[in-house]
Amino acid sequence: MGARSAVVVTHSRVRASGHLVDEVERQLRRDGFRVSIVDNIAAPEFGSPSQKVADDTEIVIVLGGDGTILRAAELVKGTQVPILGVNLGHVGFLAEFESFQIGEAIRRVADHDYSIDERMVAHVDLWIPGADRPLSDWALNDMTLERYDRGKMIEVSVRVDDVEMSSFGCDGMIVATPTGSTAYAFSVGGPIVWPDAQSLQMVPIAAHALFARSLIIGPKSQFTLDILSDSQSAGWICNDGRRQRPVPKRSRIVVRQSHDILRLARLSGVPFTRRLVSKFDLPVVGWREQHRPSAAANGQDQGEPPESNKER
Ligand SMILES: NC(=O)c1ccc[n+]([C@@H]2O[C@H](COP(=O)([O-])OP(=O)(O)OC[C@H]3O[C@@H](n4cnc5c(N)ncnc54)[C@H](O)[C@@H]3O)[C@@H](O)[C@H]2O)c1
Ligand SMILES: Nc1ncnc2c1ncn2[C@@H]1O[C@H](COP(=O)(O)OP(=O)(O)OP(=O)(O)O)[C@@H](O)[C@H]1O
Repeated sequence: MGARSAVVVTHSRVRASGHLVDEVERQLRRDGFRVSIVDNIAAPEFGSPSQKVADDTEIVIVLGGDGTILRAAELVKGTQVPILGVNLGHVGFLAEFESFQIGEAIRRVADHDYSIDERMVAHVDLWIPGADRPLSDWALNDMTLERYDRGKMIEVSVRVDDVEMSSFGCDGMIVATPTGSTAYAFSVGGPIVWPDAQSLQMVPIAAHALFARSLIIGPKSQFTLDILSDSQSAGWICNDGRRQRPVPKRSRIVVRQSHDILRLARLSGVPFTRRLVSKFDLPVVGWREQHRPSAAANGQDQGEPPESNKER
């Protein structure tokens, strides 16, 4: 049997900051892996294919934050290869392990001791006026359409499955996958969607309208966004904060569920709910609860949750 193969994705700052990448490489080689290290991934052009890992790659190990995981996703998009994230960034919401757990992470990879969390990916078609076919791209987190001219609004109409629902001026629109619901869509007030929900949500950014609610559609539906011909501004499209380009007026963007799936390796069995509480540091004990005299007497104002909240 040939050597197993792993790709380590990091960025030059992490690589330059110490021995961690060398140590991971050494451990993987000791465990019989061929290792390649990718540390500087330029964003592909919107609609262009990205560089991919070799077919025989067993796993991609990411040493970085969410941004590095989104870059690594480009290398595995359309393949079966899973990504394992070890957080060396700030939030690292998509990462499975923190940096101090790296030894365990590598051991579990070597033992093939992990499960796979399948994440839905969005397919994005951009139709530019006059073009006979769309520019096709994708998103693990989100597609954002924002105004090109910072001083003007972009005017957009929204359709779901070809039925026009609304049109308004705004700073932009986000269409997010469940994975992306904790990123930009969260910042503009969108709901958090659990990763196993097969849905897409659209969240307007600063809409100047009385009806501009978030919309959540199912896996067989699609959003269509048209930039109106009399929009004050043209647009700028950006997928996962990476693959981007200007979008002229009268363009159409269609977002639906992709046939591809992105696989995140899971080792710890920590459920999404727990990750959400810890990464977002959610105040599980309500503010009023913390200020009740009985809570203070029980030490709950020192950050100790009441019994009923401990196993949420
Ligand atoms: N105002 C905002 O919140 C805002 C603005 C632009 C882009 N973004 C997000 O940034 C993403 C790109 O990430 P980046 O790290 O390359 O950019 P970045 O370095 O600008 O960081 C954006 C922040 O979003 C966090 N993030 C990214 N994906 C996440 C996810 N799925 N769940 C929870 N947090 C997540 C990152 O950890 C980081 O703290 C885009 O897909 C978009 O969702 C957010
Ligand atoms: N492979 C890469 N190639 C080039 N630049 C990268 C790469 N990975 C990350 N960067 C850049 O390095 C910076 C930090 O990366 P990353 O987003 O992974 O970590 P972070 O921002 O510290 O963590 P988080 O995204 O979890 O908050 C960002 O400016 C990002 O654009």
